[in-house]
Amino acid sequence: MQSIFICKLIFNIMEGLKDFTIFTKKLLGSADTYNIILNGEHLGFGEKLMVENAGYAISEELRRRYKNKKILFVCGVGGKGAIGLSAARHLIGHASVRVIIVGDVSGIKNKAMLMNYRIVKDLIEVDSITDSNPDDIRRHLRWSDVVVDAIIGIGLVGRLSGLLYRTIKTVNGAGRNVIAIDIPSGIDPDSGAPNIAAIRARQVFVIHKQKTALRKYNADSSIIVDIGLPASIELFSGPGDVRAAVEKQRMDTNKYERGSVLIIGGSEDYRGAPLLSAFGANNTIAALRGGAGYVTVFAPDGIVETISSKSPEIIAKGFNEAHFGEKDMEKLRDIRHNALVIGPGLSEANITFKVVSEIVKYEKEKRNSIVIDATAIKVMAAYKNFIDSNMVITPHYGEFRALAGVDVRKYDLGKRINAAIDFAKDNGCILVLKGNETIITNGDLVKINRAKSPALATMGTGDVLSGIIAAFASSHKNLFESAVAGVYVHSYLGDKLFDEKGMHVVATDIIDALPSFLKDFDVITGV
Ligand SMILES: NC(=O)C1=CN([C@@H]2O[C@H](COP(=O)(O)OP(=O)(O)OC[C@H]3O[C@@H](n4cnc5c(N)ncnc54)[C@H](O)[C@@H]3O)[C@@H](O)[C@H]2O)[C@@H](O)CC1
Repeated sequence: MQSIFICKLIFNIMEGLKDFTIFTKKLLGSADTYNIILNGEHLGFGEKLMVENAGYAISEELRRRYKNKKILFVCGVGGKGAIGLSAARHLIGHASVRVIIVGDVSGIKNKAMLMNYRIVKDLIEVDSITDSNPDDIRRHLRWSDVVVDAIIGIGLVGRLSGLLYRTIKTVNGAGRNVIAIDIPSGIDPDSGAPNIAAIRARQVFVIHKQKTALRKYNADSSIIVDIGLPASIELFSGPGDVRAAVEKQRMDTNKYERGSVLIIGGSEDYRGAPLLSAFGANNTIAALRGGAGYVTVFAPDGIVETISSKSPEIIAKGFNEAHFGEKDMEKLRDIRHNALVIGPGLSEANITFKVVSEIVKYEKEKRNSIVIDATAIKVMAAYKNFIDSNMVITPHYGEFRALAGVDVRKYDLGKRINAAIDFAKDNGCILVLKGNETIITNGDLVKINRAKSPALATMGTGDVLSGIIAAFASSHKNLFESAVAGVYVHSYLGDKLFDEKGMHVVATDIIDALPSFLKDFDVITGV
């Protein structure tokens, strides 16, 4: 059911936009690739299927080009080795094939690799080389015309092991025609710089899309191997996008290094709004970093007491509600923060042209990220020249109309995407155009987040969203990725809670659900 819907949606987008690939990255780094794999799994297009498609596509290329040649596959024990084995499996019976595994076969964990290994070893002899027999590869190299490098790809971390180093050197020294799968073994998965050794390949069969690692690699040719990934994997947000925005945390991090968020908001009538943002930010920081973060609400003097009484974790400071003056600006400068949310519950009277210009100038100098929400969106609509690249603006359709002068309510998705891109490009900011299908764009890249339920159409959820985005932005430099991750987490939890509570989900439910969802994305170093 879901895939039919997605196909339809892509078709609709295509009608309006001709080619969806223009909205996604042109070159993939290693993190991008792993994120695609994770989003694929989420859509039911698992790594096993990717490996199988890649293996088949590569075997077809080899069959076409090297029909009567002897082909040796040199496979590592990871995902790249799995693709090599799958290609070898498809080629057996159509060409002379040999397979060598570099490493201990009893330690194979990759499921696609294991499946292919079991099948292939029943069909042909599969030798493995380890530290005890590293030179056994030589006789196979002598036999071969073509060598397929399936040793190690984007999973390379640190310095190559002795066995891989030696194998790469031996393959290079054999003078055969070497074809590398995805990226040649031994080059850095992102920069392409050679490790202590790197495969010299004449051809590279790049999986799915061009890689940043190949920018400077000197091969005679490289071809892109289509592995049938649906466009939705890169266009729609998923857990891979959360992974992209979660920074590794060190065991010795202190809470201030981890990122801190300031919320400017609240008024007599709307005391809860900045608190919802603050709780959203606090629970996200706590979930991503372990322990409480550092979140401050800066609100009109008259409501500070109420705000501080609601939670001991949130610090509340007051500004003069009648006249936000230099003293208040001084206070703001004293509040530790590297991301700011401005707008939730704020009264327009509190936030004049002068105040906005001073705050924006200060945050820019400090290289802080700013999430513009609610009332602050109206202010930005009046002072568009303040909009800058360190800002995420989060309008719903009504606010977008005030901001961009376009009513997108009746637009189809394609047209809405175009309107969003135009705004982000013209104003040089990140736009989160909220709706059932939320569009996130920096004017170049686009992500679509599709809610599966109306759970978030309730008061206060927008405030929570701005807090979550700011929390990501307080520790992750890429603001577009922070916005995509925030939107996905918020929407995913809304849908999950909808399954439990139907239309009775409230904003605080999302806040409470943040830690248990985000803990799965923990990456701790130095343990
Ligand atoms: N969209 C894509 O581009 C896809 C790419 N895939 C392929 O999967 C690969 C990623 O799979 P993996 O994550 O298993 O990564 P790799 O196959 O690149 O290698 C991981 C293995 O290398 C070992 N290793 C890491 N650093 C080492 C070092 N310094 N010395 C010795 N051994 C080391 C690890 O222990 C692990 O066993 C990609 O390179 C690509 O070929 C597929 O998984 C499908 C989708």
